[in-house]
Amino acid sequence: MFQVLAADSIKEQGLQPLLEWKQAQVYSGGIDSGLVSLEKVDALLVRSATKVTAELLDSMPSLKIVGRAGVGVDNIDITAATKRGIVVVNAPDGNTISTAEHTFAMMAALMRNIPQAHANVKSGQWNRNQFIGNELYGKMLGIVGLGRIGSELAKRAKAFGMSVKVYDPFLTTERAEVLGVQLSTFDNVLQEADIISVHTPLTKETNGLLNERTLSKTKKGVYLLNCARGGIIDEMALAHFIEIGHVAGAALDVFKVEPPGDHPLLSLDSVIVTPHLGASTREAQLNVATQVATEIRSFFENKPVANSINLPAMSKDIYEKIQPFHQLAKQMGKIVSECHNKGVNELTATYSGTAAELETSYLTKALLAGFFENRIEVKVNEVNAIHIAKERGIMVGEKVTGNSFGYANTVTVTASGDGEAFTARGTYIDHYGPRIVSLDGFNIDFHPSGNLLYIQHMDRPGVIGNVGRILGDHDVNIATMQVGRKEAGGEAIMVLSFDKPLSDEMLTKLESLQDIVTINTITLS
Ligand SMILES: NC(=O)C1=CN([C@@H]2O[C@H](COP(=O)(O)OP(=O)(O)OC[C@H]3O[C@@H](n4cnc5c(N)ncnc54)[C@H](O)[C@@H]3O)[C@@H](O)[C@H]2O)C=CC1
Ligand SMILES: O=C(O)C(=O)COP(=O)(O)O
Repeated sequence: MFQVLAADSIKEQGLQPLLEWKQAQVYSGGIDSGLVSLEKVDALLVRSATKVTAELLDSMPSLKIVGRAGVGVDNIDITAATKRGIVVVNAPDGNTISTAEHTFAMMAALMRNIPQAHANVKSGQWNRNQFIGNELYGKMLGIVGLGRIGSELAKRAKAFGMSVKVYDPFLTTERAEVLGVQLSTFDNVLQEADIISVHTPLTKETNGLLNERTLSKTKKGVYLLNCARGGIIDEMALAHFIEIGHVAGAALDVFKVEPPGDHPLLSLDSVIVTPHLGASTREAQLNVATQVATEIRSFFENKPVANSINLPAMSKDIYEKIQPFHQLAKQMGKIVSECHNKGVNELTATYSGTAAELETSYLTKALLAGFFENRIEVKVNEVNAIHIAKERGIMVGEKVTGNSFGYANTVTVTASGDGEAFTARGTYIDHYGPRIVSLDGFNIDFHPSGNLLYIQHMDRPGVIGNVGRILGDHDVNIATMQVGRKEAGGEAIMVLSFDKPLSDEMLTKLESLQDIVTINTITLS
């Protein structure tokens, strides 16, 4: 049973995909609620309030996935999650409309002094002359970051007769044309816009994007909006520019630290604020909760997740094509690790035929996960595989070849280190399944599953018989047996499979047989 902790008041109705699933136990409550031991939590759902730090992740050793019921993942330490092999998913479009509408409402309220006038009337006054506003019509809106929310805001602004200028270094001119906005430089937006609204994520580049220097380039009397993330507009610089009368006013839904406490911006009459309400509508909360709950269930059911931050996104179609190779690559990683039970500093995966047409980087990560499974304590998966390989000084290479060795596809893995190398090759045959077709240069053909024994021996009469006899004497049933050799009388290998693992005693007996060189056990699922 998977233990799911839904923190930050995530809308329960949206958690239906998990609540109705018999394999999940869902707890709705904060991290410190004590509803469930953090050590046991498999999936954590958060909004922006819970800070998913490296320390919190350390206290949750069973955690496999973090779901952000919203867009911004700046409250989650993605690097720390990735290192620990924890998948992070978000709900990128469930709150777009709500946030764009909120931004628009804030813009209209800012231009017409609605919050200030409201407070005035509620306090028993009627000062109509104090609240002369400005029309939106005919004004130029500068949008910084034209993603999902920025685009929806642009549409609404145009409907109100505003012109829109955009700065977004990642937006193509074609896309700007489709959206009917003018793509421009940052400086140009600063110089020409009457109102500037930021809609970027908070990153190294956007932190303090609007600061003393850049604000000084704006028009006198400009209005600023931040319904994205606190910090994109430097708060102290903004307060200063308002105090000197350069910036006419600002509407803020977000702050660098939330709640902001006793903040200088809060004492300024021309600053209107909301407590991070952009996504707080019934509709958005239902959307984002349903999206992440569905993703988490898919993840536990081994189905593709669509919106992972630290895994490649995959459609259902692609996932179905890649799945058999994913399993094969993982098994091959394990086989190579066990057969070549030595130090390795380079791993190369070579793909051919239909395997080469797939997202091979994903297969290589699966292969690494299999390779590391019995080598290190840390749980390795597709999320942290490359990181772990780097940390352990293993160079990972990936190649594609036109030579399929007569098969429709092949996955070849070579592990090398200390002057020695070991190569395994596998293939996936439609309607038949995975096969390992070569080990250490020996042609062989076996199905990679169950309890396997890899025996290197000399090709001498009686060796195979001796192995069979010892197993038979101990009532051990051999399920399958494959042999391979390069030349008569030289080195040879055997791969045997059993219904259950062999005891240590059995292995010692087999190892002591004449002409046996090495024996390795491999357990595959
Ligand atoms: N107030 C609230 O409740 C909410 C706030 N947000 C915030 O809004 C942000 C935007 O959300 P979406 O539009 O859904 O994201 P998005 O990813 O669709 O759009 C972000 C845009 O910013 C652009 N961008 C990135 N770096 C930039 C830079 N240095 N300069 C200019 N543009 C840059 C990107 O190219 C992209 O087009 C989120 O990251 C989140 O922090 C999102 C939802 C609710
Ligand atoms: O989705 C986002 O990025 C948001 O900022 C919404 O935050 P919230 O889920 O309302 O705490």
